[in-house]
Parts: sequence; C-alpha cells; structure tokens
Amino acid sequence: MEYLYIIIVLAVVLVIGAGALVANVARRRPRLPRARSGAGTLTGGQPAEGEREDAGGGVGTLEAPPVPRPAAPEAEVTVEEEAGAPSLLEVPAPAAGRLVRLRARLARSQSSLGRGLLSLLSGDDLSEEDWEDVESTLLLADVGVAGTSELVAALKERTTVLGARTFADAREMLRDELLAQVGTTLDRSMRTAADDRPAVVLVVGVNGTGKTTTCGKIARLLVADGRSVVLGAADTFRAAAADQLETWGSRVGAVTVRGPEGGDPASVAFDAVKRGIAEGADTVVIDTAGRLHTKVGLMDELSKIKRVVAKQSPVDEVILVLDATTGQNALAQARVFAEAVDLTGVALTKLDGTAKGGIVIAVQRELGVPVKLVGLGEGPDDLAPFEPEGFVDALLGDPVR
Ligand SMILES: Nc1nc2c(ncn2[C@@H]2O[C@H](COP(=O)(O)OP(=O)(O)OP(=O)(O)O)[C@@H](O)[C@H]2O)c(=O)[nH]1
Repeated sequence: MEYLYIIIVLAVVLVIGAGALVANVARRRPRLPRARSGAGTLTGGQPAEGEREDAGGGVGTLEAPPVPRPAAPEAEVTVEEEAGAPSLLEVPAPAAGRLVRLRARLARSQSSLGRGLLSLLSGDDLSEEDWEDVESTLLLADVGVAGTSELVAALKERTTVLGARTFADAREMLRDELLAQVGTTLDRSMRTAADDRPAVVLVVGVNGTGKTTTCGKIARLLVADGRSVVLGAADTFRAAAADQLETWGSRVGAVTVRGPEGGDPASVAFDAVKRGIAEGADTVVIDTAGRLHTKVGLMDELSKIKRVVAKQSPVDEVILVLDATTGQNALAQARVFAEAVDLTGVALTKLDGTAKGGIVIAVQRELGVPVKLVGLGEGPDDLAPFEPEGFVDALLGDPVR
C-alpha cells in the first residue's frame, strides 16, 4: 500500500514537471521580426498608411503600430533587410502627364466654378442678375476682383456675338477665356539643370503650407526624370523638419545635408550646395524656415541665404509654396515674400482639398510669376508640373453633358 502511495506521488510530480517544461519552451520560441510598413515597396501613387505619416511630419520617430505575426514570405523579406541587405529605393511616378492623371482630385472640389458657370452660361440671353451670379461665382472661386471683371467682360462680349448657346458652346467659350486668364504662354519650366554645376532651387514659404513636403516631392519629380539630387535642410527651426526631409530623400536615394537645430540656415544651404558640387549632383533643393514674424527678418534671412549660396553658385529657382485652401491669406503671404526675395515660380499646394481653382489666376496676377507646380494630395507623387489645359479641363469637367 505504501508503495502505491509513493508511485502515485511520483506520477503527479512528473506530470507537473513536464507541463512546466512545455510552457517554458513555448515562451522562449524566437519570434520573427516585425515587418516594416511598406519599406522599399512603393512605386508611386498612394502610400501605405505608415508612409503617409512619414510624409506628413515627425518622421523618423514614428514607430509602426504592432502588427500580427506576418505571413511567411513577408517575414523573410524583413529578416533579410534587418540582416543588412540593401533595401530597394522607390521609383517615383513619371513627371509627364501627372496633372492629367491627378485631375479627378482637382475636379472634386471645383463643381461651383466649372458646372455652376456652365449652367449659367448655356442658354439664351443672360439677365443682369445672371451676370451678377457669374461674377459672384468667380469671386467665390478665388479668381480675384481684377481677374473676375476681365473674365466677365470677355464672356459678355462672346455671348453677344455667339447668341444662343448650347452647353458645348458655353464650355468652349469658358474654356478659352479661363485659359487666357491662366496663361498658356508663360514659361513654367523649372530651371533644375545648369552647365558644369548643380542647379540650385530655393523653396520658401510660411510653415504649414507644405514646404518640406514639396521639397521632398520635387526631389521625387527630379529623380523620376533621371536627375541626381542633394537636399538642404535649411529649416533649422524645427528638428523634425530636417528628419522629414531626410526621410523623403532616403526613399529615392537623395542625400540630405543638415545642420544643428537652431543653427544658421545660410550655412546649411552653403554646405548643401558644396556637397552637390562635390558629388556632381544635377540639382540642390533647399528647404527654408517660414517662421519669421517680421518682414525685415524674413528679408534678412532669405537674402543672407541667397548671398551665401551665391559664393558657390547662382540660385536658379526661388519657389514660393502657398496653401491654396487659405485663399486671401495665401495672397497676403505672396505679397510679403515677393518683397523679400525675387520669386521665379509658385507651388500651390492642397488643391485637392477645399481650395478654389481660381486662386491660380489671382496668385499669378498678384506676383507676376507663374504657378509651376500644384500639390494634389499627401501621397509622395501627388505633386504635378502645372499644365494650363489639363487644369482648366479639370475645372470644367467632362465635355459631354
Ligand atoms: N491634402 C494635401 N496635403 C498636403 C499637400 N502638400 C502638403 N500637404 C500636407 O500639409 C502638411 C504640412 O506639410 P509640411 O511640408 O510639413 O509643411 P511645411 O510648410 O514644411 O511646415 P514646416 O516644416 O513646419 O515649416 C502635411 O501634413 C502635408 O502632408 C497637398 O498638396 N495636399
């Protein structure tokens, strides 16, 4: 009987011991590293969620949220990358025809300017009240007072000559007149190449307009055209801006030159151009800070950057970034920057949002320099060279009713 008790106790001890061993082994089993969100996989278009945040701000510090254990093939890729294998650079979407490809983004917010005017203008005689509606539609679409009165005068003249109009007639007439206002003969090319030295592009504007993002997107446009790019993080005011720029650059193989936080922006710009020359780069794109509260401070800083850069190379482009959704405020900023520095072009961002397309006309009238680029989204390739025809067609929508 005693033996029986001993055997039972031993059996219980054995079962408990085996259970503990199994649990311990299961706990120690190595896990596969977490897959990085979309790294090296993007080839243009909309980014994956984690990348969208990268583009927006605070990049480099963002951790992808924990994800469930990845499927086997993804996990293998991640293991290789983390073992030091080079990750693939992204291939940006080609620059040509981007605006036409992105026109749906623009058309979404433009129904009042396009459809609204077309329904007013097609048909027979327009009453005084109708013309007032045409005028207020144009003003509400941010065309501005001068542009609106010119457009209304031209449309009045055309409707008198044309008489009764079909929808197609009205569309053609409005298209012609809008194109005349937007301008088809302005030189909208970006000077991003120079003989025997890198071309220098200075990007200026108030913070929050999309300046750093636009620098990153310009780099992508250039890389898509086969150019080599050096980025200069001369926005030394906010450390995250330099991180953000560096992330944009690293995605397409562009080097980013940066300085200490709060350091001298002109010195970073100088170093970036120096690096561009040393590396035989095609273009140096310099991001600047926009947080200067007085016009004098702004003028001093921008002219110092230009002066210091000019010791090595002329500045070929000075692009002002304006947030198109801010309407009149964007025009006020444009005025201040135009007094501080000789602008050569405008990048109008956020035209995919609540912006009104007429701002293109108003900004060009205000500054006397062409809109060269338009931002149509937060995705890495949502920046397009501005094309007047594609833009006006997007405003007017489909030619067939
Ligand atoms: N919808 C939309 N968002 C945009 C566009 N361009 C930029 N943005 C967003 O605007 C926000 C501000 O962009 P930033 O590039 O950080 O602005 P910034 O002017 O450089 O600001 P600082 O770096 O603080 O000086 C970001 O969330 C961008 O993703 C655009 O064309 N469309």
